Amino acid sequence: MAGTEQKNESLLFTRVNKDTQALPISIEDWEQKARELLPAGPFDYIAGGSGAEETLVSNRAAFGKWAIVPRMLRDVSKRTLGIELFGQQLKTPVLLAPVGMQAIANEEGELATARAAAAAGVPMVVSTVSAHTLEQIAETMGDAPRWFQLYWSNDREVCASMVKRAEAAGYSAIVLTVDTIMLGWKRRDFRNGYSPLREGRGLANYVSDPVFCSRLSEVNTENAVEEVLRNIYHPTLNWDDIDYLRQHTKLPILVKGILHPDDAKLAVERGVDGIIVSNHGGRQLDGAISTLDALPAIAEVVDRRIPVLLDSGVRTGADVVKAIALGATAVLIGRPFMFGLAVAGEKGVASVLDTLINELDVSVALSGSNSVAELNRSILIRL
Ligand SMILES: Cc1cc2nc3c(=O)[nH]c(=O)nc-3n(C[C@H](O)[C@H](O)[C@H](O)COP(=O)(O)O)c2cc1C
Ligand SMILES: O=C(O)C(=O)c1ccccc1
Repeated sequence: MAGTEQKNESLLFTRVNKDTQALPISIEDWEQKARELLPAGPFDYIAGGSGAEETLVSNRAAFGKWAIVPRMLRDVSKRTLGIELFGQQLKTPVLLAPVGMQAIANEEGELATARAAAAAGVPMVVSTVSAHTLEQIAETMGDAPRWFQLYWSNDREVCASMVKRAEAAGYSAIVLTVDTIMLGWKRRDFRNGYSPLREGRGLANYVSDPVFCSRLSEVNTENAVEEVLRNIYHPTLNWDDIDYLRQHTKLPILVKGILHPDDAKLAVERGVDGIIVSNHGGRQLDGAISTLDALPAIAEVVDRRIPVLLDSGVRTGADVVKAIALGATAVLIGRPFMFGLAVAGEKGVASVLDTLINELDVSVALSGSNSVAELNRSILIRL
């Protein structure tokens, strides 16, 4: 999309003629289709939030509290959606959020997602609790951009080992998720009696790790699950752990799960390279602020010293425009691509991405901009 004349898919109705015809168009449609196809356990695990799901709902509602006030007569014929992030040129400001245990949506899991991401040039953030190893996923992606998401562990040497493996496999950033020191309170999962982690769906990176395996008396699923559960529960996590991580990698480190501007300030002071404003898609602390509401104050204290990314509730091109206009460098999507994966595997993820990116292109143009870098507060009004 770099600075070239754009075709306009909505004008040409190319979409109607493509073989995507039978596929859903809106994320709501993808979700509905996924609900029809998946058993209740996996569907609710993916779609659900924690507690009374107030944060899940407010993530979406927050986008409705801002309106775009578009500019006209600006010649938007030569557009680019490209951005630069940690020295890498990206085609669009969209990434795939780390989502664990993707085999609960589709047997191919992360491998199907990885192929779609690589084909679209969209970076995939690979979860610690993947159903395939980070090396297998990397191999699937060739030279395409990928980051590794780390769940801190009670066992620091396991973390260091996984980070080293990620570096060796060509991952170009480490995302440390800091809002999951214990798992959120998920009523739907209690009702369904469903825990993919307990089913052993997220073990691949652990059972392939020499340090992790050295901690087990015998490497089998039961022992591994117990040890992972022991590892993931780590309420001691604190800022000194960031220093430890810094000593073990030269890659850019992002912290995912920041909502308070004071934490954003601390992150910058600690030498963190990027922040992801996230409430885990409303899956961790219910009652937490929506991410779009949290963004402006965080963008203000960070003051462009490091990139600020955002996830949780991004569904449309206009949502991306709003997040970027309020100070985000890029956004990540979680459930949308998981619904795509559940409904149509690699093709589904590809279609969700294609739709979002094309809709973003139209939204940027109709807002009166030639690039995402031009988007700013002057085109937004708080309702
Ligand atoms: C099924 C599922 C599994 C997830 N697993 C992880 C994970 O392993 N690591 C992580 O940092 N975040 C995880 N997340 C959170 C996402 O990275 C992201 O923050 C969230 O999905 C964004 O909100 P959205 O789904 O509204 O786009 C998961 C989310 C879902 C829906
Ligand atoms: O489901 C999640 O949101 C998630 O992040 C997670 C965390 C630990 C284990 C499995 C999934």
